[in-house]
Amino acid sequence: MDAARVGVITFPGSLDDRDAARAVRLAGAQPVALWHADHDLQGVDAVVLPGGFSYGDYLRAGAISAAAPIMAEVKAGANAGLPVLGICNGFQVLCEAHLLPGALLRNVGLHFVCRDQRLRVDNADTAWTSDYSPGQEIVIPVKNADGRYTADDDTLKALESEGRVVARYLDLNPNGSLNDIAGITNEAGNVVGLMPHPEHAVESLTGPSTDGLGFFTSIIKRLVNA
Ligand SMILES: NC(=O)CC[C@H](N)C(=O)O
Repeated sequence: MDAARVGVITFPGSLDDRDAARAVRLAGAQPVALWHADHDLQGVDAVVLPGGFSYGDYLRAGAISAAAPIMAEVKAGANAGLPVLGICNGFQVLCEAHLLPGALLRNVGLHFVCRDQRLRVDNADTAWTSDYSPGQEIVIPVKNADGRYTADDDTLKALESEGRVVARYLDLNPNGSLNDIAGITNEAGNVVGLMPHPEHAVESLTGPSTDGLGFFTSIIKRLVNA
């Protein structure tokens, strides 16, 4: 089979699109550059919304990007089962686009927090986490100002009872996220939002570990076996 094609969307102000594309390539797939103003996904097999400060984080982080032309295609695709991963600012966009529930608020300390973070992968059944084992502990960087996951009580209960918390912060919670939530998935398990950055932990030369590569190898195995 030809290499899986994974789209990486660049919005004005995206920061980590090149690292995401590099992670896709290292994992064995072909990255496809997509632009926020595009009206089609070029037939990609999966989509990554990268980190950064899309549209300068104006209004709220991710709010303007959620209305970008390409997001109409991402929404239609996600609702039809297309695997979508939102990393940090991408997670913020997915919440603003209502592809994931809840919201990401300003960190409790009101500071931008940048450090290597220990996480536990609590759900290894999603399209993006199947290469991990349930409960696996990993270390990848976290770097954001608006990372405090919040949701109303009913949503939180549903996320917990349905096992939709994908990853949790271990040690110190960096931002005050409810239930130490670092990442969640939608009901179908094809859309995942993650606040820390797996694409910055794919090579030992430049990252704190290679623990992040699993998000990208997971999706590629899923696509190849589909
Ligand atoms: N690293 C990022 O993607 C930053 C996300 C976001 N703009 C924030 O500061 O919260």
